[in-house]
Amino acid sequence: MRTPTKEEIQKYWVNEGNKFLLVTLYTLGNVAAFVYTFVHYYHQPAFKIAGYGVCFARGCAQLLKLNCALILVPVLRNLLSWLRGTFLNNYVPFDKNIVFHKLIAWVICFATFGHVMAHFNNFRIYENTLKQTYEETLKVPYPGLTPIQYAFTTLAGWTGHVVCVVMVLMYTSAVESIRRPMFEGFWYTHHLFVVFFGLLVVHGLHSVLEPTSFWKWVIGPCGLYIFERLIRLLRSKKTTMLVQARIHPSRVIEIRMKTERFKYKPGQYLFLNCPTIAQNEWHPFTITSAPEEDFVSCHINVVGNWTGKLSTLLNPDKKIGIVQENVLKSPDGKPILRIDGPFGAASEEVFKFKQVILVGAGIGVTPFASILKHIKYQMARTYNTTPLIDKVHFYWICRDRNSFEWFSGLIGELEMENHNNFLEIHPYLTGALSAQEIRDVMYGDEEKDLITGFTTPTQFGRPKWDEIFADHALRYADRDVGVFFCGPKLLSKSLYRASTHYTKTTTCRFHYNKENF
Ligand SMILES: Cc1cc2nc3c(=O)[nH]c(=O)nc-3n(C[C@H](O)[C@H](O)[C@H](O)COP(=O)(O)OP(=O)(O)OC[C@H]3O[C@@H](n4cnc5c(N)ncnc54)[C@H](O)[C@@H]3O)c2cc1C
Ligand code: HEM
Repeated sequence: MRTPTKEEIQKYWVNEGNKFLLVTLYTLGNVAAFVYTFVHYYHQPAFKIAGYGVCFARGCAQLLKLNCALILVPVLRNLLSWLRGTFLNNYVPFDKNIVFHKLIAWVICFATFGHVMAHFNNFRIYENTLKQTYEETLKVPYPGLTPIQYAFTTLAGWTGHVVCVVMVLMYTSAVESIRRPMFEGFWYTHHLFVVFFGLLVVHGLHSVLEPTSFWKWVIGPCGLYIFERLIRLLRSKKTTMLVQARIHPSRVIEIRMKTERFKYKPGQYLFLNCPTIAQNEWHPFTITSAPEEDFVSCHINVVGNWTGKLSTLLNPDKKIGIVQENVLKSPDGKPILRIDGPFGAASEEVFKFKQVILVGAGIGVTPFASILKHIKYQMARTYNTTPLIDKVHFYWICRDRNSFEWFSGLIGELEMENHNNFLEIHPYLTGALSAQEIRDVMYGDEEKDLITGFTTPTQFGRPKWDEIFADHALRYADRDVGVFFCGPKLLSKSLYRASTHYTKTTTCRFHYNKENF
């Protein structure tokens, strides 16, 4: 195998560099923690009795301490949102927080398995060790227990088993195939993490080998997590007014709200709670208004239980258009809505680039609405000065014609104003048209596209990413282009592949960023 050239490494670094750096540091940290503890116990008296079993059990315990300290960090949303604004954003892939959370969780799972297996082996050895040898070596009284008694009657034994049961519940409910269809079940079961941490704090209290130190590792992250929850609680107390609720076609509700002290950046998201529907359920939605506007808006696709109930609450008569105005309380007297946020997301990074490709599929168009509005306001303000972004290529992919209505007003306006031709719009319709729609398209007014109302014609079918990227690579040779996607996972994979492929094979550097709902 040949060594990669400097240029190849640089190209690889564009999309993988930060992830590579983080995973390397994380792996080295884990290897160091395990090896250090393993070698340490190799030189301890306990090794004379239990041999490598004790080294392995303690090495895995050290991995557990390190990873339990780390696992909360990627879910500290407020901390991460704040860190995004610092220099660390150049080195840490903050958008991969949940992937990292899962990676740590799986390391915890494997370390637990190793730890438990090693201890069962040790219990068997302790049972067969002579009382005198045990007491002389370890300088503690010989417990004289059978492996089963070690496993279930000692503090470490029973807490360890309960932790394993808790983990089985947490892990099985967290796998994608269960989490997606049963999100609430996952959410409540996941909060068993409190029991998980609580039991691990007491797990090693009676250890004969060394005083327990688990609490020292997790006290910091747990403190930060409690602080995070307090911030969420305080924020949820703020009064929020529903200024307007508008029902769009294709089951989308646009809500405009006003709340106290709410500063956000384009591309960020918030959590919404409706106490009438569920007191403790918070759902994430991207902010679709721009910071310059005097309201905060979200576009909500009605897909399931909570969004369905919200739709019924706001629109009992199933009308289209404006259905609510200036509402503070639900009919049951509870606040109509509560907001927590804002939180940082991948789309925030758009303003790092002068040339950007935005790809919004279905409701995934929401982050770009805020970004495009913000650019519009900025352009109006800095008309003759340096623009925020030189060129935006906006690919808007919808399955049905109605979905274009969500933001057609905004995009149409931007298309008309289009200072310095900064915006290129590429609407794509991937679903089939009805017979009437086909007639409209064939015999309609040629000035404006009949599907979207824009001057740019709608293309039918899926975008041909290879042709599109090859074209952009030529146009932006030697430059950095930000590619931002929000939508389904499958499409994300094609875009990621195109971004890395054309970065590798041309002189243009496509920086890929994605958000999945
Ligand atoms: C960062 C982010 C931004 C989002 N922005 C938008 C947006 O602008 N517009 C929009 O229509 N949708 C958005 N979503 C998706 C939206 O949160 C879900 O569609 C909504 O929570 C569904 O709830 P439900 O009970 O009606 O549906 P369910 O049928 O219960 O859930 C449908 C799917 O939504 C997800 N989901 C459900 N509840 C939650 C929750 N409490 N927290 C996180 N995910 C959940 C799960 O993946 C689930 O499979 C966003 C999601 C995320 C993570
Ligand atoms: C012992 C192991 C684990 C612990 C202690 C743990 C802990 C947590 C905590 C504290 C949260 C944040 C809850 C909140 O404040 O909102 C969280 C969120 C989450 N966890 Fe875990 N977790 C563990 C394992 C896993 C596993 C195995 C998976 C998936 C395979 C997983 C996936 C998730 C996801 C998807 C979220 C939601 C994050 C978000 O949307 O904000 N976790 N976890």
